[in-house]
Amino acid sequence: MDKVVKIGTRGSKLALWQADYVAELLQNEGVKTETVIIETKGDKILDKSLSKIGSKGVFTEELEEQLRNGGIDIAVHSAKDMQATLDEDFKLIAFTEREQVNDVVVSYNKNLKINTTDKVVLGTSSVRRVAMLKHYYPNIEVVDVRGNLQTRMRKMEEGLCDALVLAYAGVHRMGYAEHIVHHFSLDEFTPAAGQGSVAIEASSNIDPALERVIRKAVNNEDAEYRLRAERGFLKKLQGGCSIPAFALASLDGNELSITGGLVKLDGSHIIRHTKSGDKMQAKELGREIAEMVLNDGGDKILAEIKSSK
Ligand SMILES: NCc1[nH]cc(CCC(=O)O)c1CC(=O)O
Repeated sequence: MDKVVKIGTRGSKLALWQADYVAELLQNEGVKTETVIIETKGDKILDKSLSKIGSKGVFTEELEEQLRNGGIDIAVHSAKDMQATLDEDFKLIAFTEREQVNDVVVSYNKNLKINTTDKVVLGTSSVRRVAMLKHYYPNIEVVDVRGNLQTRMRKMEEGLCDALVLAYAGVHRMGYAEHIVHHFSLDEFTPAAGQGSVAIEASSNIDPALERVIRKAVNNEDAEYRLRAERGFLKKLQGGCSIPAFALASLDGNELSITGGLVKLDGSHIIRHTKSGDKMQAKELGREIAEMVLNDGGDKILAEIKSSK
């Protein structure tokens, strides 16, 4: 194919890593690429918490504008930053192979211990992580730390907190894995839907031949089934990264198992359900898990969050 595929990405180091990764996968299949860096609201507004800026499209709107007007052919995103419901003009056409999905604690203090007794100040800006910490580790104090990974590491170094809770994926990609002092277990700290995977967004009327080429080069089928399930869950909850929801699907042959839930902002209650079925029903399984969570008190948790904004 002679076409040069224009890849749109945010400008943070993690976003550029992801765009380079996708460019490499495409180049391995003989596709020429060009990277276009686009700044988003989420990158510009650093003094407000994400839940206050709004859940929809904080990191995606400007990229979609360029998809719409042809400035780029595809947009590369952290899958977990993608809102659950896309405008009908756009679709996700591929997901990369997934990195380890768990959350970790990173600190410059090698001796830092995460347990249910020691007083530690942890930095995060994720409502899911704050609520999870309150639930499982009431001894831990949480402070809000925003910004890209490099900024957060600097704030920690300046003493704002003892350690940070981050996705292993980003920590590993940015070369900070040596500072990991704790891995949260997936049974307790279920990650956010999509954590660890990179999603490719395109215009709904992308040339089908181009879509096939991109899928062949980039898409990981296992990741796709898992992500479809997790995003089905999130869509039913009508949530983005501003609600304390979590979901993780796994695959064993054709059997897909998904765990999803919600945790109350103050940590006082956590709802979690698991269901398995055929991977062809991924999205429906995600939706069913969401229904189970809503019926089990999740609806109240969400209503409470809405009324507190
Ligand atoms: N919301 C920010 C964000 N989006 C994706 C990642 C990490 C990489 C990933 O999970 O794919 C991070 C940082 C973090 O949560 O620690």
